[in-house]
Amino acid sequence: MKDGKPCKQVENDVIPKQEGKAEGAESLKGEDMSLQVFENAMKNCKGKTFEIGKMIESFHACVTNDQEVLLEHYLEAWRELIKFMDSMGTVFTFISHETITKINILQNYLNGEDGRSYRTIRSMIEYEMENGVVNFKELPANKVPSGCRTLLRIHRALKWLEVFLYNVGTNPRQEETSEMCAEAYHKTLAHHHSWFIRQVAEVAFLALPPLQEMYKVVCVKDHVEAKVVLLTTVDAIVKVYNLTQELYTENKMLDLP
Ligand SMILES: CCCCCCCC/C=C\CCCCCCCC(=O)N[C@@H](COP(=O)(O)O)[C@H](O)/C=C/CCCCCCCCCCCCC
Repeated sequence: MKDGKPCKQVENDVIPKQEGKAEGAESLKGEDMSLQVFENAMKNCKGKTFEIGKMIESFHACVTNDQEVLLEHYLEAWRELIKFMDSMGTVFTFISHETITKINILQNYLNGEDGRSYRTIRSMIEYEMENGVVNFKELPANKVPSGCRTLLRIHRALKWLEVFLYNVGTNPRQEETSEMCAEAYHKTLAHHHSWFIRQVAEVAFLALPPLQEMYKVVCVKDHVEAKVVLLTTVDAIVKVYNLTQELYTENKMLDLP
């Protein structure tokens, strides 16, 4: 969403660029229509447990004019996602619990006495580097992980989400959601998970609701509307993901153990 308008294309390294542009652009039938579809979906989603509009807003609010990423809004967006997972039944409890644990660690840093240093991802990195608390080496079991290490875990998960939503939004073959979810997982997050965690994830994917249910969750009625809403969501995520990725790359923090 740019200046309150939904987006038709995204920039990404995993998502095929040409496919994203052509598909999103061709089938929206003009900006007015996509704006209307988007606004209807946002209106229909109001008051639901998971409001995709709130999540998009939070991802937008994350990015300041000078391209810094605000941790407070980043965590807010994740809390909205947790609502979605919690509404999906006990199979997802483990994943939801893992996400809450990570979010709480970061929130505690933000609320703590050094909270001002955790205002943006850049300031968090600077602060933890200066104070030697980044966890470049394996973490002792009894220590709370650093903000940098913790955020890296959910940052990697954000790439999964981006690819998954893109697959759902642009999938012309109407495959199973579990298949699309697994495909996104194998391309992204799975590289960072142990064999055991990968098995747990595979089981959870099988419990994902079918495509039509997913459409209801994001308050759209068909594939054309889903494309508008989901590509707008992907666009918001990509911006935050890329800024974070740059910071982690610059500071050689992409492999924190
Ligand atoms: C139509 C809108 C739909 C939106 C649906 C998406 C909602 C869910 C969004 C994200 C969920 C993923 C969050 C996973 C966080 C994983 C963090 C992580 O990787 N932790 C591992 C490493 O941590 P440390 O041990 O190093 O501290 C940890 O080992 C993993 C724990 C288990 C997590 C397994 C995650 C696998 C799942 C990815 C797909 C989730 C599918 C959920 C779909 C609702």
